[in-house]
Formats: sequence, structure tokens, C-alpha cells
Amino acid sequence: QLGEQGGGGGSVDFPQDTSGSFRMAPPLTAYFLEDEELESIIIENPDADDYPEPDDDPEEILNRFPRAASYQPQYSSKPQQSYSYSHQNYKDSSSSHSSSSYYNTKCSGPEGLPGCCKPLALCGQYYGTAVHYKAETSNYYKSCTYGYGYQGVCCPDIGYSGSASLIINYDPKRYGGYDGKYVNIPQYGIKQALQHAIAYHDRYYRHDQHLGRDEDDPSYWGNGVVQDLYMDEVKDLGDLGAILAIATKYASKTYGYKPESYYDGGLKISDYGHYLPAKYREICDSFDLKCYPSKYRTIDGSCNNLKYPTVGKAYSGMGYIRIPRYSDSVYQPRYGSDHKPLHKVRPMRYTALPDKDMADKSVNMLFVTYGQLVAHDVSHVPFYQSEDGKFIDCCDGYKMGDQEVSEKCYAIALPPDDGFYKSHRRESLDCLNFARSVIAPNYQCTLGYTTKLNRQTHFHDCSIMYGISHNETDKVRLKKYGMLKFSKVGHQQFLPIDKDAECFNSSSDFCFSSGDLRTTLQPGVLVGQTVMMKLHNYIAKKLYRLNPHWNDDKLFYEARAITTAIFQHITYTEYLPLLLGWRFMYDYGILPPSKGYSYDYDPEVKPWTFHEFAGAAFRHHSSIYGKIVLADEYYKAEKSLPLEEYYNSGIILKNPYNYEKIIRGFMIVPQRKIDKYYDASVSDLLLKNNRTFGLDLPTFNVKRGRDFGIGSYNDFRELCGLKRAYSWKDFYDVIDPDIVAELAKFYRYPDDLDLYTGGVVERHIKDSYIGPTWWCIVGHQFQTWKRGDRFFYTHGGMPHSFTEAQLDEIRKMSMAAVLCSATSYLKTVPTFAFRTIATGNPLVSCDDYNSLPRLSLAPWKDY
Ligand code: HEM
Ligand SMILES: [Ca+2]
Repeated sequence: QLGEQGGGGGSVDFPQDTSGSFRMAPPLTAYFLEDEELESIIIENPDADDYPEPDDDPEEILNRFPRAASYQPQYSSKPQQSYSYSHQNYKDSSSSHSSSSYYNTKCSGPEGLPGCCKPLALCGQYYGTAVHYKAETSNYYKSCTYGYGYQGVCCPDIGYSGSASLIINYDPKRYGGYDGKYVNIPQYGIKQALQHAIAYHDRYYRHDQHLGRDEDDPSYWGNGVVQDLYMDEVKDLGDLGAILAIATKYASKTYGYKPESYYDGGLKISDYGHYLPAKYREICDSFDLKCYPSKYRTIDGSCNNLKYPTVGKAYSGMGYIRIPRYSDSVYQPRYGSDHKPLHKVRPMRYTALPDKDMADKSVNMLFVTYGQLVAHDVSHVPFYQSEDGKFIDCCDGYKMGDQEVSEKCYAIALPPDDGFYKSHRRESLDCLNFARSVIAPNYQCTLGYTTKLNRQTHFHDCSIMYGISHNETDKVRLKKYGMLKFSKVGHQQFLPIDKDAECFNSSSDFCFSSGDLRTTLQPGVLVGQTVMMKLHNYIAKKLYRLNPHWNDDKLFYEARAITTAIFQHITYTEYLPLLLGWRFMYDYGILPPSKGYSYDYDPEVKPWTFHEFAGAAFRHHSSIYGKIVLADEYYKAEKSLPLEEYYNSGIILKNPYNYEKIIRGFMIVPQRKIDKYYDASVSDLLLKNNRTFGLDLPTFNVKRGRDFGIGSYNDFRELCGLKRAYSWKDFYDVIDPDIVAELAKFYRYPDDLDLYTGGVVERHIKDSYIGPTWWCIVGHQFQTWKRGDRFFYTHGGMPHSFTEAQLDEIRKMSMAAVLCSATSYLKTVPTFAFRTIATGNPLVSCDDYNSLPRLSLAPWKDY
């Protein structure tokens, strides 16, 4: 039993309250919210007018702070906010101990691991992980002293600077009948294939299905609501992708060309470009990028890998871990092993993957939300829309069992007895709209199986904050002091208020924008994006004070590099050790070194996002809890709001104090277990807002996996070291028999089981929150991004590498430290912000710079 009592009271020294504006939090009596408590908090649908705060009219706020244009930063020597610690004082003291020797006292850690003495907060990769998260772990800490006699813990040195083998070693010749032989197609054959493709595409692919249907009808708005945009870049790329797909099909029928051979590089189209209309030819030509040496990442992610400069770029195709399983080898959704369409998803979702919550008490909703931000940073796959930029209507004229009404469609059939939609007076509803994802020309513009377009930069580079093109970056930058734009809501600095931003809930004009189009998808993302922007500005301001002679560009790009490094550091030393377990990360060289550099950059590793990751293994939607809990400064829950009312809206921040309240709420609400149970807010009520029902995300996930053509669960079991299953019983090794029995009702063959469906029901790996197959794919993906991202923060020996002193400062940051730096009213945080509060995870004061260090920028001073 993870005791009722815990709290940091005993182990943390709370500083005395001096400002008078805040009382310090007393020791906690409970450190996470039990289910009953959660349910008992009044669920209020807040009427914003109830809030006593002065700025309650958005119109007024908009007028007063138009896009932050009137803002003038003040750099007085006084701390900016009277209730917060003086950064000036800290800067002085920290620069004196910024040398790496500060944490250099050697000690012998638990399990006989050698280590160095550090504050607990800097040892998340070890003490923050599941192994040590028990109430009694406080006794487990080996205390020691560091610096000028401060008490710390012996933090084992488990980082890794060498290079281990990749988790998945895939040899296509062993699978899928691919023999690696090329088939030569004569010149006129290519001409024929392309001409056929262009004609076919004009006739069928561009068929416009938008018939102006009722926007409130789920058979129309469907998944399209998620992204009400279809910029020209996507349209032309998507058309070219489709044309190349059709040409590939033609060439394989006529000349025996093997679409699979694209895995080793394919038939280059740019050599035959004169058969293509000019605009497509130009796209292919633009793939021959010229790269220039630079200290910083490019904004659009190009030229990260100098040998394959388009890999990982925004608007480029993703990679496949394994050759895809399109039913036609090129682009049609996966079929069953009997070459017939797979079973309908919605009936299975409703019985095999029902809504029911199970708490996973040691990690919290901040952990879940952080995962979503990482997901957004590395993937955003647009769906096809109609020529006039509206959702295509895949349900119009759709009959169960019939062909899709358009090649862009992959409609979701509703069974006649659907437990949810039929009970909501939608008897006639038999179809949910679902459009296919946009095909990208692959990174070499060749024939071959299709890859799907990712409009984000594939790297973990904070592109959701900075945008993916110079145009977008210009929009988010303040163009002063290297800072990003912000607006003021009450005393808070939030993201720019932007009426034109992607807020789909038209009743809400309280809308924010950032470098990503999904900023307001749900309040967690909005708050997370705000934290990121504020951290950037915190860094930029400090840099400016240190180097006032730097111009805005220099300040911006340096602050961007530092901020990105901090988030990579948090992902690899706090988030992933929890998600995956540190031991396995260590074995595969995914844990970055805790001192010095890593030297495992490998230009042969293509650092792209994999379809299998974005389309299945990282869709941790089962971990979502469907209430947004607001917690006061004592971490006491005040109220809880239904998530389904807050999609695509920024209204929750109309009361500016909700910013900290949401963050605190996230930290006390446990994540839901990643299993077959979902919260109704994402299964039947996704994007509901003021309608009476919503959409079904788990069903989207299964459909999306088939749309991506990703291999089946069985394929990845095999690649991940489990045995390929030949009978349903063979799944018992990692899936409970009763679940296997349920799944067997819906799939004709074990081989057909979707990667999403199989992965989500696996028993979890020890010390991890996911099962072995997803573990392997997620691990492989993050390994790829460490090994293959030339700008990964710990990589040494390159012209852009941080100095060792700079790296040591970046390593002082933790999620808890970021939260303290990016909020105004957060007085205390749990040491490990992704875990619920416990004796082993005490609250620390944001003012306590020894227990919760923050980076000093002294090593960036330009003398
Ligand atoms: C309330 C929270 C969330 C909502 C409402 C949400 C909603 C969605 C939606 C609507 C999609 C597009 C589905 C499709 O048609 O393919 C999506 C995709 C995705 N989600 Fe979530 N999600 C949430 C949380 C998360 C979390 C916690 C994670 C991971 C830890 C995650 C990972 C992903 C990934 C990897 C994709 C694919 C992105 C792409 O390739 O475009 N999501 N999500
Ligand atoms: Ca990115």
C-alpha cells in the first residue's frame, strides 16, 4: 500500500514565508487522488463569469494586449516578481559553483553502482524510476554531501557514452518476399506509368466529395475536425505522392517492378521528371538540397543528416521500421492474411476495448501530457481534404461492405447495434467520417511503396514551439531580446492570443497560438506549450543580461539551442527512464552520459519518425484521464472539469490562475493504466464540446495503423524477440488469455491482429508502463533520435557541440526546475514532477536552489 500519508513535510525544509503574499504549503496528508476522491469533486461546467478575476472579458484583454506589441521588458536589478526568488542573487552564487567539480564528490551508490553526490532532483534517471518508487525508498537513498556541505544522495553514474546495437535489426530480405533485386524499367515504360498515373489521379483521386453537409453530423465532421487546414504545400505534395503511388502500381503490374525495393532506395523519378507537370518536377528537384555549415539546427529540420538532407525535414515522408503491408504493396490499407478486408473496427472497440478506468498510481497526468507534447513535436500527419479545403465526406453514399466512395477515404462503419451512437438518438447513423492520411513523395522522390507525410520536423527539436518554416518562426518571435511573443492575461504571460488560431470551438474566442497548429487541442497541450514558451523567454532574458551586445537573432538561436537541449535532457533522463525503465535504456545506450560527451552519432542512422511509432506504439491514449483537476497551492483539488467540454478551446485560461492550478492538478492525478480501457472523453466523446456526443480515438488509432499499412502485431513480435504466434494461444506469453479470447472473436487469424490492438493489451514490462512490443518500437525510435540526430544535446566533438561546462549546466535542469522557472504562482513542486507526490518524491520549494538547481548561463558569457 502506497501509504495515505506521505508528503514532503518530514524531509523537506520549507523556507519561511517572508513575502506575506503566500503561505507555505503544510505537509501533505495525501499524495495522490484516489478514484473515489476524484469522482467526489464537484464536476463543474465553469461559467467563466463566476471568476472574480478582473480581466474577465476576453474582448477587453485582446484590446489591451494586442499580440503583445506594446510590451517593453524591464531589466531592473530587482527581482521581477516580489513573490519569487531573486534570480540575480542566484546567478551570482551559481556562477561560483557552476564548475563541474561541484557535484564531483565520488560515492558508492545503491546496488554497488559508483556514483557522485547530487541533490535528489538531479538523479531522476535512477531514483525517479519505478524500481525505487516505494514509500520506504527514502531510507534507500544513500545520503552524502556535495558542494559546500549540502546534503544530497549518492547518484549512480548510469549514463552511457558508447554505442550499443540498435534494438531492432531488420533485414528486409528475411521478410515479405523481398529479394533486393531491382527490375529495370525501360524509359518509355516510366513515361507510360507516369502518364497513366496523372490521368488516373485527375479522374479519381481529386474527386471532390465535399457536399456541404451538416457540420454537426459526426458522419461528416469525423476526424477532419482535428485539423481544419490544408495548406498548399500539403496539397501539391499529397498529389505528387498519390501520382507516384499510382505509377508504382502500374510499373509493378506491367514490368514486375517491386514496390518493396524502395527500402534500399528506388527508381529515381527526377531523371524522368520531364514527364511530370512543372510544379511536381520542381518539388522533386527541390529534394536535391545543398547544406551549409551551421552552429544551429535548421528551422525546417533539413540538413540534419548531411548525407540524406531531406530525411526528418518538415513535410517529408516518415520511415518504416519494417516494409509496410499495404494490401496492394503500394498504398491500399492492410488486408487480412486471406487477402480480404480486415474486420470492422468499431464493434471490436466497443466490446474488446471498452471504457473503464484503471489508475496507474505512481506516474501522473503531467507525465501523460509531456508524452503528448513529445508526440506532437515529432509527428503531425495531415489527412486528405477536398479540393476546396473542406473535409471530404467519406460517409456520403457509403454502404457497409461497399467500396470506399473515394480513394481518399477509409470510412468507419457503425454496426446496427452500436452501443453508443444508437443510444444517442442517432439511429440512422451507420458511418463515421474518416479520411486517409496524405501520401508524401519519399525522401528521394522515387517509385516504391508510399510513405505518409509528416508536417512536423521529425526530430525532438521543439518545433512545436518554434514553427517549421521561417515564416512560422517569424510569427512566433517577438523580434526583441531573442524572445518569443506572448500576451498578458491578468498578471500572467501566456502564449499570444490569436483569434485566427486553430480554435475549432467557434463559441470561444479565447484562443492562443504557438509554433504548432494543435496548441489548443486540449488544455494540457495548451499549458505545456505555454511552459515551453516561458522557458525560452526565461533563458533568452538571462542571455540578454549576460550578453547585452548580442542581437535578437543571436539571442534567439542560442536560447532555442539551450531550451531544446533542456527538453531533450528531460525526455531522456526523466520521461523515458520512467516509461521504459532505466536498465533497458542503459543496455541499449539510450541513457545520455551524466558527465562528459556521447560520441555515438551515426550518420547512417536516418533520424526520421517511424510510421509504427506515430501510427501505433506511441499512441498512449489509454493513459488519459478525462477530468482536468484544478489544485490550489496546497495541492488540494478544488474542482474537476470534464475534458470533453474543453477540446479546441483556450477558455480555461481566461482565469489566469488556472495555469498553475492545472499544472498542480496534473501532478496529483495518476495516469490511467495503458491497457484496453479508455476514458470516455477520448473514446465516445472526443472533440465533443457542446455537441451531445463525440468521436472515438481508439477506433481512429486502429484505422490509422491500417491506413499507414504498418505490419501486424505478429510481425513486430518477431522483430522484437518474441515468438511469432501461429495460434491464439501463442499470445498468452504476454497477453492475458481472456483478452486473447475476446480479440479472437474479431480477427480471423492471429496474424491479422493490429499492432495497436495487440500492443495496447500486452502485460507491461517490469519497471515500464508499456508491454514488450511497444517497448521495443518506442525504444528503437528514441535510440534512433539519439544516434541519428546530429544536434542531440550530449554529442561531442562537433563544431556545434556545447562546451562541457555548458552541458553541465543543462544537466542541472529537471522538469520540476522548468516548472518553477515557467510559472509565477507555483511555490512548491514534487522533486520528480512526473510522479505523484510521495515520501520518496518529496515536495521542494521553488525557492530552494540547492535542492532544485537551475542552470546558470555563465558558461555562455561572451567575453
Ligand atoms: C487528451 C489528450 C489527447 C487527445 C485529445 C489526442 C487526440 C489525438 C488525435 C485526434 C489524433 C489523430 C488521430 C488520427 O486520426 O490518426 C492523435 C494522434 C496522435 N496522438 Fe494523441 N491525443 C491525446 C493524447 C496523446 C498522448 C498522451 C500521446 C502519447 C503519449 C499521444 C500520441 C499521439 C500520437 C503519436 C499521434 C499521431 C500523431 C500524428 O502522426 O499525426 N496523444 N491524438
Ligand atoms: Ca520536431
